[in-house]
Amino acid sequence: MKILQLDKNHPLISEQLTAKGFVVEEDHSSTYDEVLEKIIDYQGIIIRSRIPLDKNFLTKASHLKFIARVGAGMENIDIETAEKFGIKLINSPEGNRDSVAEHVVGMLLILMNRLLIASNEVKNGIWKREENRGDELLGKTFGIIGYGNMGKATAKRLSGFGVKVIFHDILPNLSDEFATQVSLEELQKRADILSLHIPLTSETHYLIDEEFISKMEKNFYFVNTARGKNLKTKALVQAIESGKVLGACLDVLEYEKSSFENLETENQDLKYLLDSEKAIVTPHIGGWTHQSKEKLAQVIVDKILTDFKN
Ligand SMILES: O=C(O)[C@H](O)COP(=O)(O)O
Repeated sequence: MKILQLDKNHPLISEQLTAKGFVVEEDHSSTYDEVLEKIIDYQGIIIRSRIPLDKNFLTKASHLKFIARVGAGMENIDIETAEKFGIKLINSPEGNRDSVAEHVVGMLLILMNRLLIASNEVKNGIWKREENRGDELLGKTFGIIGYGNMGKATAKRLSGFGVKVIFHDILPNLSDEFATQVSLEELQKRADILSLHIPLTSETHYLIDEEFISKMEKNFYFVNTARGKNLKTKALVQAIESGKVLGACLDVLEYEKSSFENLETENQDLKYLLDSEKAIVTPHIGGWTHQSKEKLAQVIVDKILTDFKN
């Protein structure tokens, strides 16, 4: 079986698959059209998110046996069309869930204890203590939306902080020793911290908007390590300005791929967040540790080998 790998991943993918008799070819630079021209030669694709596998692409690649997404998010794949053609879809959230969970805890501790601000002040010769009093996680209610791999890994880490973890998920009966499942209304009533762990779909696009935020009963901290478009950025900016959102930890942005040039004139909301002391922003590195690179690769190889023999 010939497999085309479209993004650079850990070398163990091609090493292990080659050892099992697969032919793995690397192509990390061809454009969408160039890949389409040669896709007929391959039976499988391994991808991160460089090229969108949309309806047009999949219609011309309907012979594929599988698409393996090294990572969690599948919004770059037209799932309905792939399923219609019987193309097996594989992803690997088990590989970067630990990294995402640690990122959530890390960002929250930094934000709530003003660690970055205080550190930068000290480095600039400023010694302020009263202004840099922190806010403890202990005793807070942490509300998760989406209790899959990332949500669960985050709940597990937080249970050691004396935090009450509740979550909402569209699937029923998911409560475990780390967290209790509640309705969305109850989560909006009780949460001191809101963290997103959902995929980006037409249902979750702009899930967090003005209306959602208005239903949150308490002032709250907001964490997004899911997808930028799960949040309407303008609504977050308004909520930070009004004091409803106490602070935001953002590893993903609605405008991620857009240029940071002309920020002043073209993207006031993003500029506001980048300038605000109440927002911590990282460049989509939640699932991006040295360890997760290897784990993502191993998970994907194991899943491919479970379903496909050469
Ligand atoms: O979905 C994921 O696993 C992460 O968000 C990483 O996505 P990326 O492969 O597009 O960097």
